Amino acid sequence: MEVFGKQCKYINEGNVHIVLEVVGTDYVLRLIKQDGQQINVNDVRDSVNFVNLVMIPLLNNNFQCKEVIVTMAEEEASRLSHALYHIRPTHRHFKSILSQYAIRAPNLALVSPLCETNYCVEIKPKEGFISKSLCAHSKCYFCLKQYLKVETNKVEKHSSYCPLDLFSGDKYRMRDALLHLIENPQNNFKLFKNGVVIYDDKSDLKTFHNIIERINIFGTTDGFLNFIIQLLLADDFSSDLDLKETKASVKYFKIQKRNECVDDSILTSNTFLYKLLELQKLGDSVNFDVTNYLKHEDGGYVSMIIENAANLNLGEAKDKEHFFKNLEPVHRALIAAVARDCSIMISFSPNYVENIPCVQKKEHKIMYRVSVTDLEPKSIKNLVKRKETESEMIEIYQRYMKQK
Ligand SMILES: O=P(O)(O)O[C@@H]1[C@@H](OP(=O)(O)O)[C@H](OP(=O)(O)O)[C@H](O)[C@H](OP(=O)(O)O)[C@H]1OP(=O)(O)O
Ligand SMILES: Nc1ncnc2c1ncn2[C@@H]1O[C@H](COP(=O)(O)OP(=O)(O)OP(=O)(O)O)[C@@H](O)[C@H]1O
Repeated sequence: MEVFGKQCKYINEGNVHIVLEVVGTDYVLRLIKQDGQQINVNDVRDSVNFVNLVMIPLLNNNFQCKEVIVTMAEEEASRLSHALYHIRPTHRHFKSILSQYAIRAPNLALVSPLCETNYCVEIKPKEGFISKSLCAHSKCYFCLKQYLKVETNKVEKHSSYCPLDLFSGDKYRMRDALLHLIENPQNNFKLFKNGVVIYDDKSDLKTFHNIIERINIFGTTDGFLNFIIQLLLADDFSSDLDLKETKASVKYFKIQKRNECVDDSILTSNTFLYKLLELQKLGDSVNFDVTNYLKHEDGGYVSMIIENAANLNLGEAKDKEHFFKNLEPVHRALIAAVARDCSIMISFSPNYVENIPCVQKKEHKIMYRVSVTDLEPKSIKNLVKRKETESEMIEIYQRYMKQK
């Protein structure tokens, strides 16, 4: 399949974007599905600016390359939509019309096209705390949503993953969270090799351990988990790191099964996960009536947020604080919604390439890159949907608890 005369390969998609690798380059095209609404170029421009000037700096990922808009002829967008149809998963077919505007973004599944073999772990961690609205149930949004997903056959089996374990900062709980993601990946965990998914919710667990052993740098799954945890707890993704081994006695440590989500994170403020959690929590302490804002459509809120960020360095604590203080409650909630639904991409390679940070594991150097994708702004309607989803899942959960 060719776009702009370049060979492209389907990588994956979500509800809003279809992502194509542009073969032989270090970038992807994020095609925008426009079913139901005409996408206008100013909205795409705002969206790209929001990612580049607000979300990436807030996550201190300043070295992450910026997104740019590209424009296709309408016929090209329509040709592409047809060419992709049979490659795409059927449950995503209900949205197939593509906008002529697309986003060119770095290919985050690769450390570098110069590496012979590139791997990438994708984690969609979801909300790492119990929001006020759910406190009464002592359950987090992800864990409660599992009841809704099972009831509506969106997933076959309840996941034992709890985002609060991943965001706990406690290495044993983080290990447990990752193991549960690997056991039942749903749409929250994937492993790529050279841009192709080699482990996801359709795979057999045994293949995962075999893949890790074959990669031949981690030894066992345990070594691999240590590597991921260390990166999630790092504060700076531009330097070399030494992989600290965890004692063998904690191998496959399992926390006792409990019915409540444990919200007692010990993350320190310099870690990447802390910064993500801080953004997710932005919307929780604010009180406003979402329906008031719905009347004005989305009212150019994205450009207002971008204006608020002008002349600030959002990677600096003081500027960040100033920025947060001046945001309207609804804008805080919208930034939080993006942070709650983004994906962390951890790419790594055993192949040495100069000027790329590495993790030293005994005699091995593992090149790495940590970045975040799916940072495009959400619509105000998503905040309304969240409230509706909460009511639905609580009802199903309460029914389930009564029957128990
Ligand atoms: O909030 P949720 O849990 O319903 O998250 C939606 C995701 O569901 P899931 O992660 O499977 O629970 C949902 O993921 P899937 O399409 O189910 O893979 C989307 O990410 C959706 O975002 P958008 O509205 O399309 O921009 C997400 O919606 P918003 O976060 O934008 O509300
Ligand atoms: N820059 C990138 N480089 C490589 N792969 C990517 C990149 N961005 C996204 N992907 C892959 O494509 C998938 C879909 O992208 P993304 O999550 O951004 O879509 P979306 O439609 O915005 O998602 P959602 O359903 O959460 O709204 C991701 O899960 C990831 O596997």
